[in-house]
Amino acid sequence: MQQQAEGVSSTASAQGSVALDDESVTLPEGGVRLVVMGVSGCGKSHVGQALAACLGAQFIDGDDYHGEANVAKMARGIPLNDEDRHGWLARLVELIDEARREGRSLVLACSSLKRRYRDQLRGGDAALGFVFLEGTRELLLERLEARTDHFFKGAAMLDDQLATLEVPERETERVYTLDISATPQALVEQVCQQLTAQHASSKALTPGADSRLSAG
Ligand SMILES: Nc1ncnc2c1ncn2[C@@H]1O[C@H](COP(=O)(O)OP(=O)(O)O)[C@@H](O)[C@H]1O
Ligand SMILES: O=C(O)[C@H](O)[C@@H](O)[C@H](O)[C@H](O)COP(=O)(O)O
Repeated sequence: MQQQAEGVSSTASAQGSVALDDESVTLPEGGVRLVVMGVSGCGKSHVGQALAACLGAQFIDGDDYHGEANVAKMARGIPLNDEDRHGWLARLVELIDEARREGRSLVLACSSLKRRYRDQLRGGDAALGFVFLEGTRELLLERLEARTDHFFKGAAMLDDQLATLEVPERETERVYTLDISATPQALVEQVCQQLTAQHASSKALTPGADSRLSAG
């Protein structure tokens, strides 16, 4: 199966093995479930889609599962609170759980700003991995301003998300931290290389095995 996404091309076989340039990515038998997380504008949708294509995984954009009230609130420039996010996250947990039970690989784009939100998502798969896209406020704002077709608006909302963000803990959370100044292709390649290395050493995304990946 030939796949092409957002400037990243890959070839996936029925076994879930994909060729990325010269290398191949082999996933564990039951697939992998990954959440691409971070504040608005960090590249969750763009990088997440490309990563899913590379892995031969399903891609879900968490934004598509907000109820009308949440979307309307954000469009008015009002940040969501814990209560607003709870029902939304509960629906995403169901989708993760479904993929885990069916042994499907899944890449989910979801801000996952607080530790408690990530813990809630792990209810769908205890082995859930996180790809944290980290960048400066300046670069985030630049990318948000260039994006016109989206309900999320304004520097104030970005600042609220930056203030809300609880950076994932290297010691206790399965997290890859990536610098968003790299190209989407480089970011996807870094995750694929790490997955392959982890799989090869049979330690797939174990807690405390965080890899801080350089922006290549
Ligand atoms: N690594 C990157 N390099 C350059 N542009 C990027 C990168 N990641 C995302 N973008 C662009 O930045 C904007 C925000 O990305 P998006 O995926 O919508 O972020 P999010 O889903 O986290 O809000 C989009 O226009 C996207 O094409
Ligand atoms: O938790 C939240 O407050 C929202 O879900 C938020 O995280 C998300 O960022 C918006 O839905 C905007 O969408 P983008 O993050 O895709 O810009």
